[in-house]
Amino acid sequence: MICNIEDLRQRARRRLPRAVFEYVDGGAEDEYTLGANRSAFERYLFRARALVDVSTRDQSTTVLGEKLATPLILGPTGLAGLVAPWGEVLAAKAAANKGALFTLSTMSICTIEEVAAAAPPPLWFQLYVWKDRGITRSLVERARAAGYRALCLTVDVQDMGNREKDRRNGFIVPPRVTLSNFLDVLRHLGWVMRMSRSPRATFGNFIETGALPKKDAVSVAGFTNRQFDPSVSWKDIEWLRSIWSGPIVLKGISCAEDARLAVEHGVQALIVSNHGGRQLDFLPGALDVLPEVVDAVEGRAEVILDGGIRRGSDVVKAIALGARACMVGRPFLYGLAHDGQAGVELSLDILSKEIDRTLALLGRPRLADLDRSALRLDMLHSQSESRAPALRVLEGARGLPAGSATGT
Ligand SMILES: Cc1cc2nc3c(=O)[nH]c(=O)nc-3n(C[C@H](O)[C@H](O)[C@H](O)COP(=O)(O)O)c2cc1C
Ligand SMILES: CCCCC(=O)C(=O)O
Repeated sequence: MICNIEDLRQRARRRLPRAVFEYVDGGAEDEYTLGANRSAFERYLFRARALVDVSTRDQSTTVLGEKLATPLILGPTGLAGLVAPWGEVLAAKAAANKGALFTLSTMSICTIEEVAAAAPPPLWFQLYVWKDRGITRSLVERARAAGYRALCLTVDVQDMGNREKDRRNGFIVPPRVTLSNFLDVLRHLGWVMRMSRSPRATFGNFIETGALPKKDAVSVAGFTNRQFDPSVSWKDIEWLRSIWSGPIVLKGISCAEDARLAVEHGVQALIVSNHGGRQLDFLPGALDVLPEVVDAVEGRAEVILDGGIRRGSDVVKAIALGARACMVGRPFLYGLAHDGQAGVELSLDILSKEIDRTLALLGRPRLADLDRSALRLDMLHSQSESRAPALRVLEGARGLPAGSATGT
């Protein structure tokens, strides 16, 4: 039975070849930050009010003026089209059906145009700046022509994170059958059959540019480190402004100084994020950085929380701490692996139902009713005592180390 996002994760684990699952599920180095993204939510407890009329609940909101039925944004995820054929198109359609927002990664399998043709607006386009600024400019122009509403510049991939699982698995694009993954591929013939319906198994946006290697498969880190520009700095925001007239969103802010600089550079929204624990390990959990950023921004830009959302109550906590909405990555990819578009819709339904129930039980029927008084800030749990009892029991029963029940 699928009750929650962790159930979807277990389905994804079974359905995907090991290398694809670990690419999605894993993090950088010791995966401290991956775990901290989860444990940060366990540190915050609620402060509920009783006898409030909660018969009408409303979790709708706006993000950069776009009306959303639920405060959820599907984050940009490179290679989502390896999780299911046409993965990005399916996820974008699911988001539209559920009144959430979809962000297309520069590094997607489906192209900017394919996604825009299949899914109604609003869509955001996530940009990685390539050393070849001609390619970068053409991505931005294509996104504008296709009607994407905002440009989401990711600022935390100066060098690809050290994901040791990908290295051990020999994860390459396009994927290949080798001696070492042969048995695993055999066990996942369903995925192989499904992927035969995929339009391609490489980065769709670069087919015409000549940037993709002609014959060889590439490791994600090898390819991106050759192409992404590590010299990108604040002055490039001005350059982006000159080629993009819509809103600019910065993804990957993790301290007050950068939040202030972002506002000074006229950025309309910023995303507090550590890239889902896939980049710099030993950054704190995203939620733990949120109050500092919200306070620094002082309402001059919208703040979005990204990383570790696995429950609707997580979303409610982030909004109580000042986030406008939350971005999710792995939760919808697990759904995509489980059952394509229907699986993504299921992941969104699970989260929005949990948000709705949490709002009722908290005695705060609308998102606008949430503020820091919805949380027990006087009872912040320390990291060591933060494991929820149910998770400790689960781990104990399975003889697993602490953290494993949440994949941390
Ligand atoms: C498989 C995968 C691919 C990702 N690719 C990108 C990407 O291309 N661009 C980007 O800005 N972030 C990327 N991210 C990070 C997500 O946008 C998001 O920050 C992260 O998944 C949030 O954490 P969560 O998975 O716990 O929700 C990726 C994440 C995953 C899991
Ligand atoms: C596939 C290119 C890199 C995507 C990315 O940013 C990530 O895997 O986190």
